[in-house]
Amino acid sequence: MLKRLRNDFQLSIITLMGFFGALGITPYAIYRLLHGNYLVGTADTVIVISTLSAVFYAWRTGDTVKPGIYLACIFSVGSTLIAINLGVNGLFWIYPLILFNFFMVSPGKAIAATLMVLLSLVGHALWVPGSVFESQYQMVSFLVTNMMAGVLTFIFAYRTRHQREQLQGLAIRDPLTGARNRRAMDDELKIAVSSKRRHGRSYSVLAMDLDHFKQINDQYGHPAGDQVLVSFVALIKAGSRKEDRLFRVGGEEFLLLLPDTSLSGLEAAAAHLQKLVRELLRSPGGTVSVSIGGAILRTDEPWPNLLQRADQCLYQAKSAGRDCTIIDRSEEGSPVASLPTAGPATTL
Ligand SMILES: Nc1nc2c(ncn2[C@@H]2O[C@H](COP(=O)(O)OP(=O)(O)OP(=O)(O)O)[C@@H](O)[C@H]2O)c(=O)[nH]1
Repeated sequence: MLKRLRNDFQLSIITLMGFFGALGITPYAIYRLLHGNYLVGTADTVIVISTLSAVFYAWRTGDTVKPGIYLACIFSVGSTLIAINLGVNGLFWIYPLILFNFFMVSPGKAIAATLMVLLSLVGHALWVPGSVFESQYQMVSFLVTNMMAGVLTFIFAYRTRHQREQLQGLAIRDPLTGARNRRAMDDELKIAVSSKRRHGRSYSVLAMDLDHFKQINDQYGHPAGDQVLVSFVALIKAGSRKEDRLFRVGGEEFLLLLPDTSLSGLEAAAAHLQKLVRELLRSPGGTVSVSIGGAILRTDEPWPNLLQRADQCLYQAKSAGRDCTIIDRSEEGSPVASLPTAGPATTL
């Protein structure tokens, strides 16, 4: 639990805000309900319950985007209603609301929510004079200070978000090719195993290794080899589906993770990518080819096993003369064969 809080910034913010939001608003809800202010008391109660539900949902599903939007909406509408109902005393809630929204949703959405809240308050004040603000001067001061708070928070949130995304990118991507790195692969494969177990979603992998890559380095230099790797990644990304994930496992070894792909789909994807590489990937010395080994994730199979099966097939593809694909077709439950022989496999 602590590890999740440490690693998932958005989840920790939702939990923190949810916890303090519920803790801070509950006494107000009780006080107002006890003193007969049922409208505001009910609004407070709805906010508390919604907050706790959103935190629960975020923890259960790991999805922090929907709860963030939901909380920002609920808190914006709730605070606006409270400010309209309580007048000046309720206006103080708008300041923390602005900060809250910038933590919950993207800076663009947060600034839009801030504008909606301010427009609603000013609109209501103009419609029913004296209902929200005590004077025009107070209304203008409130608007100016809120706009300043909103713009400054926008700049801060935009910068930190940008830097966070850059850091996350650096942590999970290979700097040369931009493909995801081994650490990201381990994480994604763990998620695939649990998603297969919990939701029955199918996953396949293609282990890919460029053929005779050492010769390119030896004959034309390391920069030429680097360029081939960069072009290879661009080709595979262009030739695979958006939801497929490409990882650089080692020097010229890559792994493609394909969700929702059957055996025939995996064969078709491998054949398509292999053809693409054969026809379009070039080194200074001419065409470059790739050998591929494929496997489909079994129920409750540890992910290193899946990689081992795909690697065995890749090894067979290399032994079979390279520039070909071998897919592991062995049945669920059959043991993983040790190198160099794999289970029944097809050469494409
Ligand atoms: N240019 C470049 N070369 C790399 C990089 N990482 C690893 N290599 C080289 O990749 C080569 C891999 O060679 P081998 O493992 O013998 O593979 P191969 O020559 O492709 O032979 P087969 O896989 O059997 O077809 C080595 O020469 C490594 O130095 C890199 O980031 N850039």
